[in-house]
Amino acid sequence: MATADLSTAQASGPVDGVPTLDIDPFDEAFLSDPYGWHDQLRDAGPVVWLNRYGIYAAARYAEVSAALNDWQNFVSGRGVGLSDFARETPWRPPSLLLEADPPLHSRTRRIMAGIVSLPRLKALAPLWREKAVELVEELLPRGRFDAITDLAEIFPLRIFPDAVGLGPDAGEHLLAYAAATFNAFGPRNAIFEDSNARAQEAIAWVNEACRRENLREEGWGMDVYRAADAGQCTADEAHRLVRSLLSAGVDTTVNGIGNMIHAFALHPDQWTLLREAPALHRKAFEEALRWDSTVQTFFRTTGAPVELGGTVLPEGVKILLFLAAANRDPRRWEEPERFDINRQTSGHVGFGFGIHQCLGQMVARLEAEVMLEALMPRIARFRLAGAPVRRLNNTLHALGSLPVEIEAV
Ligand code: HEM
Ligand SMILES: C=Cc1ccc(C(=O)O)cc1
Repeated sequence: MATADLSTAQASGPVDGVPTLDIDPFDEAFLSDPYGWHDQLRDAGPVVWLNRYGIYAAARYAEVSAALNDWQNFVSGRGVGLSDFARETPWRPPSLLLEADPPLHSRTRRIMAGIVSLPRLKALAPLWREKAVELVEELLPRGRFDAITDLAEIFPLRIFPDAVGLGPDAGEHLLAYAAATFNAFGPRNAIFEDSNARAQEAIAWVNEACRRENLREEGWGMDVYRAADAGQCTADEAHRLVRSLLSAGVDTTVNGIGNMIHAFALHPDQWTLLREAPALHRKAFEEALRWDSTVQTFFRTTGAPVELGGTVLPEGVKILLFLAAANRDPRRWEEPERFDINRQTSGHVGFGFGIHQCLGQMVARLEAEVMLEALMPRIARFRLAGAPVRRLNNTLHALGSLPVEIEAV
């Protein structure tokens, strides 16, 4: 990003006393093993300056949670990626949820919370349970499969597009679109350029799919347009709100489920523990999200001079919040490196925190719940059957492949 695009405060470097680091959190080495770098970020100080991009960063739980909870001073309306919308044109019309501040955000969040609601989810649960069992029974006879390409990428795509009211061919478009969306929160590096080039067709497809005439009557998407008919938003806002569901609703759960199975393959004792106490399955998913956070980072922009971790940050600067590092901060968690499904995980920031906390967290939890309920009684153990392959992304911790061998029950 040219210096001209940076705020004067940002361009002039950090305020006095802030430790500076040359770590690049968006280079391949970091993205391949972020946990290896987090200690340096946390130990350097509560707030640090990353020279590579001229940004502040926070990786400790106290500062990350404080910033997420302070939407007035750490705003989302100037973008939750590296790009400051007050200075640069967004790559797409901004999200009316993720990239909006109150009062606009309050109105759009109320509309969407009424649609992606617990009663609506409960009504879908029997169908989602059936689809999870169906997929697991398809995979069991193989004895060996890829937990990403055969399971984690398949299950959400069998139930989520349908819930939104899309046609059956949504899958590959949604994955390509989401990859580009999550890469776009980072710098315009090779990872972004590559996925953006491959996503052009998917971007066009998603924009078409969100149009009222392409949505089925009984899906969440049409509920948004019915909110527009009721005067709660405009038709254009409805289109963008449906787009939010497609942007956030697939790649996140694909990798939430994929990372969870990876955690159990690496810790077979925890899978045995879960099978002995199936009621722990909701805690297990939360612990998987804490231990290996699918969404690793998000930015905020300071809306005014604000104190964080003993530093007064000037207005108009970007700060990168390391959610995944906060979720493994030894200042907050006992033995944070330990994957422990009995752990008290409340307060983890895997779904964010505060007014922007994940709108779809109950959707994600239900998907993980029904998948675990289908797996627990039928699989005694997951064994790695080959090296997992990382799928690098500027925001998501994702696997492209996770070959597993299973001991069926
Ligand atoms: C394991 C799965 C998921 C994870 C880890 C996840 C993570 C997150 C995080 C960290 C945020 C906060 C962003 C911020 O503070 O700037 C967020 C917000 C959001 N998520 Fe999720 N998410 C998941 C699944 C979903 C699903 C399934 C949907 C859709 C049904 C969804 C829709 C959204 C939306 C619309 C927002 C913006 C909310 C707002 O700004 O008010 N997410 N998610
Ligand atoms: C957590 C990711 C996320 C991505 C996109 C959107 C959106 O486009 O509203 C929301 C959340």
